[in-house]
Amino acid sequence: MNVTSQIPFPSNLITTVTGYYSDSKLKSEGHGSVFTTLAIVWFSVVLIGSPTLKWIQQRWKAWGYLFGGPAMIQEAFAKANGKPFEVVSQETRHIFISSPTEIKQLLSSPSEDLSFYAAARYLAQPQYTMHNFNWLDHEGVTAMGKAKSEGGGFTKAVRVCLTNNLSRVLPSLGHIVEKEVEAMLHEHKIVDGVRQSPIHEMITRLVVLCNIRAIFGAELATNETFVKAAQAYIEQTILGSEAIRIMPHWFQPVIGRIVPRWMTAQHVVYATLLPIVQERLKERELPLAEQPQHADCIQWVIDCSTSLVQQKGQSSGIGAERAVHELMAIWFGSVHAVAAVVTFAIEDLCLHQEYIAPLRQEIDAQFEGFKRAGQPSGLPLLDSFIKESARLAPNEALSTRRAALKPLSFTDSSNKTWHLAKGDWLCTPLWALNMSDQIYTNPEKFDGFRFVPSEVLKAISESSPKTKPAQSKPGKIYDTDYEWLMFGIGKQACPGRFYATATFKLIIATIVRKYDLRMVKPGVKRWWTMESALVPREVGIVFTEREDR
Ligand code: HEM
Repeated sequence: MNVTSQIPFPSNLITTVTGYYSDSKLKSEGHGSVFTTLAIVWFSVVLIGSPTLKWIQQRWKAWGYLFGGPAMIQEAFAKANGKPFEVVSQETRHIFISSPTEIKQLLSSPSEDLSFYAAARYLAQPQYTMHNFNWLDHEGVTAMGKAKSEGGGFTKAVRVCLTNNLSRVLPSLGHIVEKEVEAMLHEHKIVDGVRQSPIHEMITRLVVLCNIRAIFGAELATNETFVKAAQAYIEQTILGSEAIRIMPHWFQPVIGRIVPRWMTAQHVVYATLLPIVQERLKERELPLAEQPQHADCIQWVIDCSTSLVQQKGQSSGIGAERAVHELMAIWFGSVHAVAAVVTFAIEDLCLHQEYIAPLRQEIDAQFEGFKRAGQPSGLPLLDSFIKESARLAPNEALSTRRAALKPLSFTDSSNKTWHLAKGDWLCTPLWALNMSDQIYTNPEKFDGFRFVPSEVLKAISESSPKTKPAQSKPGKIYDTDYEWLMFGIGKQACPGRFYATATFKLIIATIVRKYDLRMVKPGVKRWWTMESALVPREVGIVFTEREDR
């Protein structure tokens, strides 16, 4: 990593030298330095030959990943013809696999070999950004190699408890969205006589409020100081971890101590959650009948971790600090991907207005029932529309990141052996697979009802822009299989996918039911890329209350 920082050095030097000195003598000295620099570069190229040039090219490409990662992955996927392929970022070597044979090998590798948590830890830098959370590289073992008895119940808290609570919480989330959209629309600026709403900012605020209500409970959802800090904590973590990671490895601990000084939101979130968790832990000492009931992740993280510890025959439950850290990690992963999916889907609704009528028909008939039942599988037309939007514009170009904790060997589908070095990352090329003509008919075309079961499509044939689904196999947005990797696959697949799906639908249906939507500039670019992520650009949308309601 330290060598990459040398790449811009000669050109920086040239700029500094020629730009700084003004009198002719010094200028000629300046030129002397330029010539010396060029001579050194030339000499090293001649002396060491093409390996140096190749190395410079490779490092240049690696830095290109920072703003062009998705395009590099697409290009390499197209050349690889289904075989494993490599894309090097400024930080690590990614090996991409896409065939079921290879993905099965990833799924069957123990976490001591291929670690989801080590990759996630490197990405988020929680020791600096999440109030000194030093999480586990693989279940039961800390990064330092010490055995740990606490923690580990948070996936169950999200996958089982949060999902089971949907029927109770969705009606409240519906009220929050309705009220907040109305309030926000009044605040947005009027430009050329039209009120224009910054859609990503607006959706992010809605997702933050819904998620706080569902994850931390009703009280914190109305605590504006906490709401602001919770959102800022995610944004500061994303920027702070990026600022640390782009530094050379040896410099990361130094910058890791400096950058968090302005990341104050993590301390507000931690300090707010800690006394609540401590109180909940105290309540567990009361007789069962006297213990208050709470339906939020704060409680479920405590309950699920305690039952896990009891199953293992250990006496103590989760500590307050660890519980808060786990809640901060859940919270960190819960907002931005959801906001990106909803933002892109709303934009697609503006761009493909022919879907509005059938979607409204479904929403009018089924939305209230969907909220009461809390079934993420409900509203099948809307499900397909959102899935198609996320297929063409996923929030991430890759999925299933795993860091190799030691050198590993695998065999590809044609029985050839390939290797991972310690520190390499194994991933799947999510976006490239979404665009593959081996999987999708007309993959470039937006087809909002592509994934709808044919019987559902037949029933709405009068208002539908299509009567036959483009895919032979229908599918749900929260599916996990070898071709649809948005939420990962296997035992580490996203436990929040059922909650996330219900929230996408809740926000979009609430908006579409009440407002007509139009994009201010339909041709604008909708995202920029940062490493492997697609980050929504701010796009203006005009909301007009429906007259035909
Ligand atoms: C669009 C929304 C979302 C997307 C695309 C998404 C995607 C993912 C992916 C790809 C993984 C890793 C899977 C793997 O590597 O195999 C993951 C893990 C995870 N996600 Fe999500 N996620 C979303 C929303 C959420 C939400 C709303 C929550 C919480 C409420 C959540 C909580 C988690 C957690 C806790 C993990 C780690 C699982 C573990 O430790 O095994 N996610 N997610």
